[in-house]
Amino acid sequence: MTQSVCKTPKIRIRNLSKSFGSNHVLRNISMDVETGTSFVVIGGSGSGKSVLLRCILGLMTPDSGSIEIDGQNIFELSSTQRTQKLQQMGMLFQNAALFDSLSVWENVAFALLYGYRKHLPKVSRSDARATAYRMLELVGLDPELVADLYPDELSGGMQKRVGLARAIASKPEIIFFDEPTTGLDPIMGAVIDDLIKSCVDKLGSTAIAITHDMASAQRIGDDAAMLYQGELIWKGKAKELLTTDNPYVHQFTHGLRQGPIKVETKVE
Ligand SMILES: Nc1ncnc2c1ncn2[C@@H]1O[C@H](COP(=O)(O)OP(=O)(O)OP(=O)(O)O)[C@@H](O)[C@H]1O
Repeated sequence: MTQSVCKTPKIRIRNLSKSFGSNHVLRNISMDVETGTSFVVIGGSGSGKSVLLRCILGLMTPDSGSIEIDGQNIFELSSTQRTQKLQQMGMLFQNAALFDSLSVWENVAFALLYGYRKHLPKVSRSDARATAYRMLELVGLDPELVADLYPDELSGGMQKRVGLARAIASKPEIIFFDEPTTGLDPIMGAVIDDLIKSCVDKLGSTAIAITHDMASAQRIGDDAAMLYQGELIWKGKAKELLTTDNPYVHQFTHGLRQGPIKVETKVE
């Protein structure tokens, strides 16, 4: 007898909706992110990408629908279980979001030093520093040169690398990237994308990235989706982003003014 094997996706989202008053930001979103893959969400400003990310992170409660991680609906977990799930996640923010008053190595080891780790063994400062050094090497920085510097002594590209080192320091099962290449020149953007890809592959993590940068989306992503006015209007392979004949994706990825996406162009 042939038995079909149904693999549980790492993240399964079903019929997710979220409104703020009459602003229907997410409308009936359903998507799966398979374990060990990278999923890129694209979409214009205000299309709901950050709200979607916040819902998956459990930082915002949707009005309806479900989000399962490893088959468990995160909104049915106790607060302790939800905290444990959050500890399996890493995040690289748009502006790297480093703590100015902490040194580079303390930023990288932040979760180990200061995170909520009630059920995990305590990590000594020397072990945390050793972990931070390993992570800095992974993102191509020389720990001997940068570990004791402060964020404002680093270039934007170096800050992104430190942010990435922090995101992967606790070996997260899921990593979120919010506009990872914003503010970088195209070459440094490509370097950071390649680093993201290799770190995610090395850890075997599952990744979700939101971005406006099509080159970045194609370098980081296996799968992709486009949000438009709160609806997931296209899903496919990231490498198809520039070639699909979906009129919304085509207009967006080619930066065209003409097409189904209506753009406010009024100049005061
Ligand atoms: N806490 C909130 N309260 C009320 N409205 C909100 C809140 N958070 C987001 N919104 C609204 O939800 C909509 C989508 O916002 P969101 O930040 O998800 O867009 P985005 O796609 O990430 O945009 P961008 O690419 O510009 O960052 C916007 O209209 C925004 O004003």
